Amino acid sequence: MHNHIKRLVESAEKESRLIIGLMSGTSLDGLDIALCDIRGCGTTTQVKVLQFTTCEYPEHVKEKVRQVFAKSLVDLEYLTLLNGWLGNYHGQLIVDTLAYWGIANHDIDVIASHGQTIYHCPAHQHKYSEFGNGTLQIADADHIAVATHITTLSDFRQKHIAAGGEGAPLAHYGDYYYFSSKKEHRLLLNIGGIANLTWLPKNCAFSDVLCSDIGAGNTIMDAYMQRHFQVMYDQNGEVAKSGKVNQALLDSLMAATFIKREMPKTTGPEVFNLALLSQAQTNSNTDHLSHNDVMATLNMFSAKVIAEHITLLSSYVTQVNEPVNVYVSGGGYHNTLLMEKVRAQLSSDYNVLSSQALGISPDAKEAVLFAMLANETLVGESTSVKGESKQSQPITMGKISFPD
Ligand SMILES: Nc1ncnc2c1ncn2[C@@H]1O[C@H](COP(=O)(O)OP(=O)(O)OP(=O)(O)O)[C@@H](O)[C@H]1O
Ligand SMILES: CC(=O)N[C@H]1[C@@H]2OC[C@@H](O2)[C@@H](O)[C@@H]1O[C@H](C)C(=O)O
Repeated sequence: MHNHIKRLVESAEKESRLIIGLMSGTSLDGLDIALCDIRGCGTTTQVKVLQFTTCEYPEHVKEKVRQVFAKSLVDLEYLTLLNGWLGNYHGQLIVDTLAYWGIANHDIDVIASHGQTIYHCPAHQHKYSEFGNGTLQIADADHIAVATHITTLSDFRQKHIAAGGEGAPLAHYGDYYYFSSKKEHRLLLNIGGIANLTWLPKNCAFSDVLCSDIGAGNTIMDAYMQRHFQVMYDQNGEVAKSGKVNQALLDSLMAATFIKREMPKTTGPEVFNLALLSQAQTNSNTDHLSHNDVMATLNMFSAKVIAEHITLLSSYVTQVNEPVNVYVSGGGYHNTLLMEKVRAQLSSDYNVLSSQALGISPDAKEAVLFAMLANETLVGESTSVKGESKQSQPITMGKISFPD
């Protein structure tokens, strides 16, 4: 048996494993690195987040990714080069971070790398009728494995598509394993560039879980702030607070086809972007608005989409006049205005809290989810991931890259 396989088997047989989860999301803010100690698998999973950091991308890295991000036409030579370059760059960030934490790379069992999504195109979002769902994450994992000398699992979304899913969201696996409860109805809301939610009714089976993207979280607000205010995002919603919501523009944004689409569904910045805003402004004759009023309206748009989708779940589920705890993660949790508006639009049945209340910080949650997916691939019973409505066969996700 090859030594790398032997080492993987040893990792799988241990009582607990050290797994580094990596996430670099649609906001292009940086690489999230979560060092997790994981025990068990499936619904017996126990996770301790030992360390977490976000390595912010310097401007030149953001710029490199922006060259190809969510663009249907790109320079293929550039993309080919960026794939390996970014993998090596992520690898170097991990090496530096482990050194800073004082942890040796041979103590880590595996890295779980999400990669950088650069294009996401579920069938409903592209024009090629001969093709189905597609998604592309770069930052090649062989480069990460070689740079860190740590076996790396990556590219989790392709198996989901190959087995009939849309490649996203994948949150329902980890959310179900780790966050489902016998005592309370839970709703996990992640507000990243794109917002998604996972419904975990009390005492649920995997087949009861509903997980779906719902539309823009921060992505249009961020793009607008970058273009008109030269900053990455609207800190605490301050710019939006100083503006006034324009109802005509809000109605026009709410008319976006994806918003009305039934859950589960998935999307990305390929749809929720400044072009969508510009079209909505033209449709509603609101091109003259001040930047602050546009931001106020975009903030309200995200809040309304979130609140409407949460409320819509009541019609999917029978017992929802019982209280539901909504646990929020993602950078949008820090946008105080957005959170105020979400709370204001929900009935008193919903109690809005941070995911920290369940032991995982809002910033770390997605990286931890990928660590849990890698753990499943190592030690899970494949049946633990079956039951998704559109996908009856059990699957294991992620490809394995060895360090040499
Ligand atoms: N203090 C803050 N005030 C307002 N917004 C904030 C604050 N901190 C973070 N954000 C928002 O959170 C975003 C980053 O969120 P996050 O890292 O969860 O997104 P992501 O993981 O890149 O996206 P996705 O989950 O869609 O892949 C920032 O771009 C910004 O819009
Ligand atoms: C294609 C892709 O990278 N999608 C991300 C993105 O960020 C949020 C939302 O859009 C979600 O669908 C997904 O990430 C989370 C981690 C998921 O798969 O559950």
